[in-house]
Amino acid sequence: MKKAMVIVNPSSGKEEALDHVERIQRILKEKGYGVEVAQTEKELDATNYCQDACHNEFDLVVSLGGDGTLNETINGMVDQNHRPLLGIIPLGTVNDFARALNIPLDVEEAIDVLRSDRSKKVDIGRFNDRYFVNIVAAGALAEATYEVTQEQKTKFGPLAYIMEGMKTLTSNNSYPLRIEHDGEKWEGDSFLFLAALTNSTGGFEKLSPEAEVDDGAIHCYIVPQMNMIRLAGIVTAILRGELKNDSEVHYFTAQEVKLTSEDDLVTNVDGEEGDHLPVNLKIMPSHIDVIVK
Ligand SMILES: Nc1ncnc2c1ncn2[C@@H]1O[C@H](COP(=O)(O)OP(=O)(O)OP(=O)(O)O)[C@@H](O)[C@H]1O
Repeated sequence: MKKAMVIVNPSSGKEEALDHVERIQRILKEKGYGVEVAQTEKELDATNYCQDACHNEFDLVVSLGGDGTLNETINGMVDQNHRPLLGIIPLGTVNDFARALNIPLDVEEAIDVLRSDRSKKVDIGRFNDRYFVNIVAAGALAEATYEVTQEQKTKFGPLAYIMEGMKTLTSNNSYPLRIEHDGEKWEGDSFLFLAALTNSTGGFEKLSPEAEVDDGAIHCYIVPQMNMIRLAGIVTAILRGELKNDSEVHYFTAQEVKLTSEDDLVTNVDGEEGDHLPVNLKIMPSHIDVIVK
């Protein structure tokens, strides 16, 4: 019999996760799975449960929680030889990965997707010795995301990040950056560096519209230091989904990127605080198989 593990974070969303477990179990049983349910209690539980599922050759792992639970689940399978199929039931505020994969944000509809026989192999990014699924950012926008409170997220949803980002964009602080990729080098004062794998960041789907989940590329954007008037142009370009077309923005795709700075600069990885520079990014093409509509 095929084996499925449902990893549930009871605290996600409006603490509704447990209400959905029974229906998920029913659907998976109909699909011929024996189902095990693993409830998280604290940080890294989802990673450990998922690692167990890999070691025990489970066929499917379902993440029922927010982006935090999903990222932890993915981190648990990325390094394993046996990687189960992944089901995503988004219960978070933002749900970037689900958005990028066109998985419904309505919970009942997302659960229905588990009936699907379709799946999509998606890219994962290596980030030093861990992984990312959406974006790595360094610079002002990265700093801004820490300022977003849970209250703002709940009240304004994805808009909270944009509002907070806009505030910081007007302060125009830049950092010296060195970016090496595939034998090329960019060096200079930069306002923001973004490395995106998907088109959805903070629930906003226009920051990196060219990034596809399965194109085998890291889409990079360098916004160099500039004056406030030009900066206003950048904001407009972001809102229009045309950041890459701005004449001052340096855009490239890469398989590997090395980011260093003489300043002490912290990164933002999938919306959470990440390592301080230097960091190495590397694409792992078509690495995880996700159930889709
Ligand atoms: N039983 C639990 N009670 C409280 N916190 C938990 C529990 N289990 C896991 N956690 C914590 O919940 C966090 C993940 O929460 P979640 O999956 O809702 O993601 P999120 O990033 O907070 O979502 P979003 O910000 O999009 O709403 C992890 O940091 C984990 O440590």
